[in-house]
Amino acid sequence: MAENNKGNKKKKPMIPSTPPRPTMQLWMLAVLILLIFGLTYLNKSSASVETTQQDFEEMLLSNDVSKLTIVNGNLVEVYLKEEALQNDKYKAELESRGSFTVGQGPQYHFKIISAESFKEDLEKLQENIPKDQRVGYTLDTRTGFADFFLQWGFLILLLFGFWFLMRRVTAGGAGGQIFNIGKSKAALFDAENKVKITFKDVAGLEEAKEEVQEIVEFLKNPSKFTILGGKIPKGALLVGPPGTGKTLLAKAVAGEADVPFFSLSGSDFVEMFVGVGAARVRDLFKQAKAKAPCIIFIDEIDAIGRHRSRGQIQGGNDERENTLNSLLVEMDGFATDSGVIILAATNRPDTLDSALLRPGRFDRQISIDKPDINGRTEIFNVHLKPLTLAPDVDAKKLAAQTPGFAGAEIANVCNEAALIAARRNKKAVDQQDFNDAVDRVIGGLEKKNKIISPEEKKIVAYHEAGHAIAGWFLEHADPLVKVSIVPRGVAALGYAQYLPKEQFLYTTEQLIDEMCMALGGRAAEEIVFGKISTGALSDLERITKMAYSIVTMYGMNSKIGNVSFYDSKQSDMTFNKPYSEATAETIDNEVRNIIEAAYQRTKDLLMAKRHELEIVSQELLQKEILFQNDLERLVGKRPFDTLTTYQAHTAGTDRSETKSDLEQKHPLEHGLPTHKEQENGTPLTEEEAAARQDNSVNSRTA
Ligand SMILES: Nc1ncnc2c1ncn2[C@@H]1O[C@H](COP(=O)(O)OP(=O)(O)OP(=O)(O)O)[C@@H](O)[C@H]1O
Ligand SMILES: [Zn+2]
Repeated sequence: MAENNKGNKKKKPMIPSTPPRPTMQLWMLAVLILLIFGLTYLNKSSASVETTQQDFEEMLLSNDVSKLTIVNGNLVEVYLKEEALQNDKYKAELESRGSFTVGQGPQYHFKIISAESFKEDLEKLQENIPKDQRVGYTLDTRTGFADFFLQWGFLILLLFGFWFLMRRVTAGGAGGQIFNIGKSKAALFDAENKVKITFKDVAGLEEAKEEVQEIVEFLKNPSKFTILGGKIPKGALLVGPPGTGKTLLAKAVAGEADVPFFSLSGSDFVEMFVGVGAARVRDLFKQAKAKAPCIIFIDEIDAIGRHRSRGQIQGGNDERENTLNSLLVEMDGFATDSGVIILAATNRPDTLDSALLRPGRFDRQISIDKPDINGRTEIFNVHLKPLTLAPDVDAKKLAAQTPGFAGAEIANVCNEAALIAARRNKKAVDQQDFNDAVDRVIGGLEKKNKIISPEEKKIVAYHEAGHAIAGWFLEHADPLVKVSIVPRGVAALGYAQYLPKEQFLYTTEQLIDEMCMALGGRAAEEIVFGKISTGALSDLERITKMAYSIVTMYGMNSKIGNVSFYDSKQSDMTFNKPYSEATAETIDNEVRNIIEAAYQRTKDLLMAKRHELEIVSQELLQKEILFQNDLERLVGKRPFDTLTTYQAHTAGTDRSETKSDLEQKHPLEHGLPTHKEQENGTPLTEEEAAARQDNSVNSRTA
């Protein structure tokens, strides 16, 4: 689906400054003109009639010749006197040959072997004529077409070769034009080609719509905002998995505000030639400023926005970095009141260079998630509208049939169903057509390993409910925000989101409670299904780190004592251990003991709350997302609740233990800014915090 989309996006109309590939015709024309010139030149030199040296001598002796030109030392051109031209002897011959009637040009020419010998002959012939009456000659060097070609042809061929090469290299681009290589490839929707999409066409995504509403207001009336000194963001980042409507929402903003919309993909900037990306960025902003107020939409900004390499030996991709730098410069360079708003989309915000996310650039992140069952119903309603439907088709039912589908996939289902119905010669699209369409789309997704089976969904539901219940009944665990089994991204099948307390010191009890909460998923799986799955990978990774920190960093273990092996100057503790083999063994044992004890405690708790676990899991299977108040309704108020307004963090279920999963963090982990650790009141730099987070118990994401 996402792929289909991209295909469509390429077909957008091009900006007028990049006309559709006239280069080929231009070159053909140039060659033709060259040929014509060459031929006329050839023609001109042979416009006179060829004669012999004997005939010439006769002409000379009859006193009919007025002057001579020796061309390139091998050809003599003969000019006759006016009165001689009236002579029938010449007139008839010249006219029959279609040569000049009278006048300027030479009438005859003949070849000679060398200019020197001809000059001698000429002198001899005119020996008896007085010097002032003799026929003179001028010397001339001329290039004929053949010479011309020999001299220049090679160069022309070379040019052609180069041109073809360039076409190859830039093929796939906007016709691969040499001259437009530095021009932006943005598709433009303006006056003649307006964006007609409005918020009506974007189903669900209410929060996101609310967030962009401000941008719409601003674009509609920029001065209203700037007069009051209000600060309008220059850019917003739309973050979410493919096909969830990021492009659609950006277009809707343009449609609502009725402003021009420049659309392009991050990869459009990148070309193998140095400086091209930067030139394209500048060109894009120049065009945008001319059309302000307007929106620039950059899809897949990660293509240019990845972290710049920091003094690495290889230096990374310089061209991409140049492009990114010029984007940063352009974004800094225009004032907020210039009326250009940049929206960008990505599904990997974690890979973006932090410079892009600084204030004054993409300082807003709008997260666009896969829809839950209600969202899917709304999206179905949008895409069912243009179809002729049989009465048995129901958007709600369809939404229930399509867990994990993004908007693009739903659009695809509706389209497929219509095609299937047409093939079956039906008057209306009915439920059976939709069933088959859903199967077909799932088939496509299954190939991409993107769809979960009902059994898996059940496991995920119990796993997440386990996290939720454990957290609910553990005193020191963070309060729950929501728990979801709507898959996010590639790796996470579900997640639970919590409000972490704003605190910098943790007691052992708190750490143990957090570990139990993280183990709630696996414990629930074991209790309910009698077996465990690989879905707890990131949970286990997290608690293992926590347990090691308890023992080796915070001196919280009685066997090891008040010792910390943590070295603030060394982020990787696995090498050069400052302890003996015996201590290493004790550490390993203690870590295992801590985890086992926590696991047993969690299992006991969930066993005691088996009924609550069941209710929450069932509700989760039906509704896919449950919020704090849903849990209150289902299992009663949380015994030790304190109201907190801190930022959320998450615990999730992993799909399986594949390599990519191991490498991939939980989606929310990069979606949300992470809680930073603070020591002695000195704030950590971003890098420090990131490095610390890996080893710290205070890591706030699960
Ligand atoms: N919320 C929605 N409401 C209605 N239609 C939607 C919604 N989300 C997606 N769609 C449908 O899916 C299509 C593709 O969505 P869009 O291109 O905006 O996704 P995207 O998030 O930009 O994906 P990508 O990351 O692949 O670019 C839309 O043209 C629309 O038909
Ligand atoms: Zn989990």
